[in-house]
Amino acid sequence: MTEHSPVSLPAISILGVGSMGRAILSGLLAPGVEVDGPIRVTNRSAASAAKLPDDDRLVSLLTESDENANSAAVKGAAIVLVAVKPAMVPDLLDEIADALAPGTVVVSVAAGVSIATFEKHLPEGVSVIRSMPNTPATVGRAVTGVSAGTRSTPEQLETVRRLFETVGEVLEVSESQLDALSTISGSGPAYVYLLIEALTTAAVEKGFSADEAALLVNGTFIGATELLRQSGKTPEELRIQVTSPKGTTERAIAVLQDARLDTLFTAATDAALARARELAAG
Ligand SMILES: NC(=O)C1=CN([C@@H]2O[C@H](COP(=O)(O)OP(=O)(O)OC[C@H]3O[C@@H](n4cnc5c(N)ncnc54)[C@H](OP(=O)(O)O)[C@@H]3O)[C@@H](O)[C@H]2O)C=CC1
Ligand SMILES: O=C(O)[C@@H]1CCC=N1
Repeated sequence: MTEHSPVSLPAISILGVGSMGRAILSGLLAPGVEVDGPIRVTNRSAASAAKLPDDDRLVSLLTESDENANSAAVKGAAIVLVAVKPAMVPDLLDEIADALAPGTVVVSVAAGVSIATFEKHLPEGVSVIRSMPNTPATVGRAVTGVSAGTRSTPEQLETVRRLFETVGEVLEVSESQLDALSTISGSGPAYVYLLIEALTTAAVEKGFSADEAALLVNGTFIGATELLRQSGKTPEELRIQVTSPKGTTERAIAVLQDARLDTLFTAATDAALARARELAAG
């Protein structure tokens, strides 16, 4: 979603407002979004909490100064977003389980942690929905995968879809596809930045200053993706548009194709998938 259409959401708490928690929070605080009651958020340290926006709709609690902060934060929440590191999830769920009212929806963004793990640590009356957003959520340009849990209702899934639509687009998938989706769109921004870094290195090697290289390369990526968005053409059509027969681009593309960029991305996403399975195993 590029423009925020009016949306209203029930009471929400976010446990862990690091990069991903804060990115989703930015959608909840965006114009046109109404969340019932204050948004309670928790962090471990004051250092992370200091990065939160100064907004009187927020109530921020710290676990390092109050061991009951997470339980206090989830009281009265209809949706509890869990955005701590995957390894911390089981302890966190045990900590909050008794404080969750029946009917609460716990939404996970944790990579690799299964819905079954969440459901095992939570009371019967609490539903779980698993998601995989990405960091462009910070600017309202996320792509988020969501998967229903065994106890969640279609209405709860719809509410969680609206939540993630405050930060971008949403694709509903079965949980069996969510780790694969994570290797594409969850990790995807990192692949894009790595390509940008590599092209920037090539620019500096060709004599441009760091500032000039950043202007050339960042501008090219932003311009090319904006053209993709606005033109309605496929990436292949747009690539062919640049690649004049017997021209200079043709030579560069041949080098990249000889290096089997497609195979490299298959191997990279396979490696990410294997890691998601390790995280799932705990
Ligand atoms: N980064 C990404 O691109 C994506 C991340 N994810 C998932 O999002 C989750 C968070 O990742 P990310 O935001 O990158 O990590 P961060 O480390 O940036 O954020 C985690 C946050 O959790 C806080 N925290 C740690 N322990 C507790 C606790 N017991 N109670 C409350 N808060 C706590 C930390 O506080 P403090 O800093 O004070 O210790 C920190 O602010 C992970 O599960 C990851 O798999 C999903 C999609 C994309
Ligand atoms: O690297 C990670 O584990 C998380 C999940 C997808 C993006 N970041």
